[in-house]
Amino acid sequence: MAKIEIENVSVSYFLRKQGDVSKSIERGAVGAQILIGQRYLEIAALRNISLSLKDGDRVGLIGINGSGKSTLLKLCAGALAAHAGRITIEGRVSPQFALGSGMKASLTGRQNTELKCLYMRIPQRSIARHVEDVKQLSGLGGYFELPIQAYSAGMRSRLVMSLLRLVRGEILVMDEWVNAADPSLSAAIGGLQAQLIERAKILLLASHSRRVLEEWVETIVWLDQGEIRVQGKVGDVYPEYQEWMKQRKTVKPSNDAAAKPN
Ligand SMILES: Nc1ncnc2c1ncn2[C@@H]1O[C@H](COP(=O)(O)OP(=O)(O)OP(=O)(O)O)[C@@H](O)[C@H]1O
Repeated sequence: MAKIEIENVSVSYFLRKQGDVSKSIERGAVGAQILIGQRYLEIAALRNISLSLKDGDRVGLIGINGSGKSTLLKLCAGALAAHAGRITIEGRVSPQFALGSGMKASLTGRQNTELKCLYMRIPQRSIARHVEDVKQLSGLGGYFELPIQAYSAGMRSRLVMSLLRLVRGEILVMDEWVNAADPSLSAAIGGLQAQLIERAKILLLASHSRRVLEEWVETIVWLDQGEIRVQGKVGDVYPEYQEWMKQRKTVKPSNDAAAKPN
């Protein structure tokens, strides 16, 4: 039995104030509210969120840039603490969004994968097998034994995507759909993602893609400036979201930006 119970949770990021920002900070089209304190700026990324997920729930997160989707995923993965409210998680969480984080440029693909195994608490006796799996899926061949600072951008993303092999758990927390540039890898990764989703007891998936959401989730939570704006069935909420997006004013370039260079 898996569950996530979020009760009146708020999360803020604090930044040290530099100079007199009180006049220069204006409300933009994206992002959470910025509150100006005496010494710190507070970005109110999640405000008073309550959400209850149980076995069998397949939930999508939508919202414009900076609306709080990743923050909510991190919270559910235990990577962030709530500043207010309460969160209870029962079951093992697999945070797929964090796969590429913490990689060390001076270590080889193999060493980085071994570290990931330890971080993901894979039992010592099965690490060698998992590392071989990742190597095979990545198609990196000899490059797997070189420091990743020698990788091209595409090679790096191959390694990161192949780390999906290590993901397991009852609660699957995913950010944007992984899309490999190489179609053969894309197919393999897509297949793996589908398997993981089918096995998961709870899925929480942030995506901007209607196709992905319609395929994998049943309900949607629409976040706006860190608050839940609407929650309901994909077929009801997504069209409302699209209509809202259309109604929002398009950001016009300022005269300066539109001016031709001399
Ligand atoms: N490490 C951080 N430090 C300070 N502010 C942060 C940090 N991470 C996120 N924020 C702020 O928190 C708010 C929510 O960000 P978050 O990344 O959760 O949004 P998102 O909905 O996932 O956005 P996107 O669709 O652009 O990925 C934004 O206003 C962002 O500027």
